[in-house]
Amino acid sequence: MTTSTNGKFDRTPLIAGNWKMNMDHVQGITLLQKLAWTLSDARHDYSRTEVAVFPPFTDLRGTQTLVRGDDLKIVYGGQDLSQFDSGAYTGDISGQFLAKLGCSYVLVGHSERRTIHGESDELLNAKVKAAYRHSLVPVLCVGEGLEVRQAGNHVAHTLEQVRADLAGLAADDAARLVIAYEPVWAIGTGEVAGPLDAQEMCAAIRAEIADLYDDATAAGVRLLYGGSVKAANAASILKERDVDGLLVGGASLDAAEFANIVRFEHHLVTD
Ligand SMILES: O=C(CO)COP(=O)(O)O
Repeated sequence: MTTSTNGKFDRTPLIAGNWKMNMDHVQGITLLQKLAWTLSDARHDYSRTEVAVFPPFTDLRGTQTLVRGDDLKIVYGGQDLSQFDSGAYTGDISGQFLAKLGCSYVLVGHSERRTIHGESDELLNAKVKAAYRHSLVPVLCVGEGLEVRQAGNHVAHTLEQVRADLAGLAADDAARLVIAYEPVWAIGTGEVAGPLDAQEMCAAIRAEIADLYDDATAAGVRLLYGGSVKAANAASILKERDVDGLLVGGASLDAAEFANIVRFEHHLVTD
């Protein structure tokens, strides 16, 4: 388990930016440079809050070069990976290639992959395992659509995804996992789940991990919230006990806004 020096946090908070299909490799470098400068000006302490970006595949080589060249503390990952390691899989990207480009993380099962690309839990389970084969930490995305939420089945639905996507995963791998709760109805809609919604789900996921494995494993897993996060709502969500970080879409494309989210601690009201 990672430990944090932050007051409420037992785990080092992770603020992650998912650029989705935005930013070509030239724009991506400019954005990353701006983010690094802004955080450096603000003397951001990366050991207190980890910062990750998920650029498109075509930006990853440039990202690696910049991170290495400037010795940046920002870490990065791919937005998806193949369940296979190599072979005749046109258009797919192996976890091995991501690892070679210095990726630490990989998104698995983002709702846009589940819906637009029809990715099943069986496939996502294979992708989670592929990530670990290449020493990448999966950021497994789970969450319900609007109809499921309105029917009140959101917790059962999301836990079902967690169980299916983690089936057969060893406890020491599970302990390093990151799970992002991203209610589909809150993604890109401006509709943000309330802090208590985020806490309810993150607590349920942690309890499920404890059931599947044990308390120590559950205590190590970092749980993020994603869906219309902005600097203005970040701190209130992160105040919740089981929320260990944020997965940010649109707002991560603006270096100043994203840096403000990363610096959420400065907006935390200490009580
Ligand atoms: O899908 C998301 C991050 O993976 C959330 O996107 P938005 O922050 O744009 O709502």
